Amino acid sequence: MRIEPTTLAGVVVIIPSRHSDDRGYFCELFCEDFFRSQVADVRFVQDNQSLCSRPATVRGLHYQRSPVQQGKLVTVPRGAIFDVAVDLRTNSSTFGDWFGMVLSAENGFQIWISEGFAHGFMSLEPDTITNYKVTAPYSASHEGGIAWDDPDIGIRWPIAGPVIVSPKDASQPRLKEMHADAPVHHQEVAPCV
Ligand SMILES: Cc1cn([C@H]2C[C@H](O)[C@@H](COP(=O)(O)OP(=O)(O)O[C@H]3O[C@@H](C)C(=O)[C@@H](O)[C@H]3O)O2)c(=O)[nH]c1=O
Repeated sequence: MRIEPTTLAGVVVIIPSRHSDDRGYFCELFCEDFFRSQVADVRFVQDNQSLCSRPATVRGLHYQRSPVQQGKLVTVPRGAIFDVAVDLRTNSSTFGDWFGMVLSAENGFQIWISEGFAHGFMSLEPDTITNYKVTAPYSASHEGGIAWDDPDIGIRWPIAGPVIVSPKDASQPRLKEMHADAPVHHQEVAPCV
């Protein structure tokens, strides 16, 4: 397993080692000791999965407010996504900046997104499955969102043109309209990268 820093402190790419043979490959997707010592000293409490039936489906940008902010470890076992994190930490020098990359069943890459970020993704292939582990339970009353196409953030989504979004995500506020209680202050969680 290899870890690579990104342009945003608190967002890390994890590249599991694949042991290939005639049958295919074996790889460890998550190892608690490795993760807690090399990436972030957190505990995961929930595993999520979503299916995007069609390409150009966008989910996000989502976050949860304190005290149930979520760190997320994202993996794609089928298909491909363009996965994005946006820095919402008001005390961060990269506030409002985004990082995105392709996660696919083929490349096996994972992204760790710590608390303090909004998360979203676009499916790039039909029937794409996204799995993610989260560090706090889901709470509808703590959910927050930002427009996936906020021009102030300027995410360069790989598929231009019409996208498929939920009604909720079609009417998310822009970053500059984010409610005063929404900004998430960065809490140090012993990142190692
Ligand atoms: C996120 C979530 C949703 N739900 C329910 C609420 C709703 O009825 C249904 C669909 O929810 P949503 O439309 O919010 O699903 P979705 O748009 O896929 O939301 C997800 O988007 C990505 C980008 C994330 O980062 C996730 O944390 C999550 O916010 O599932 C749960 O029961 N548990 C959960 O953890």
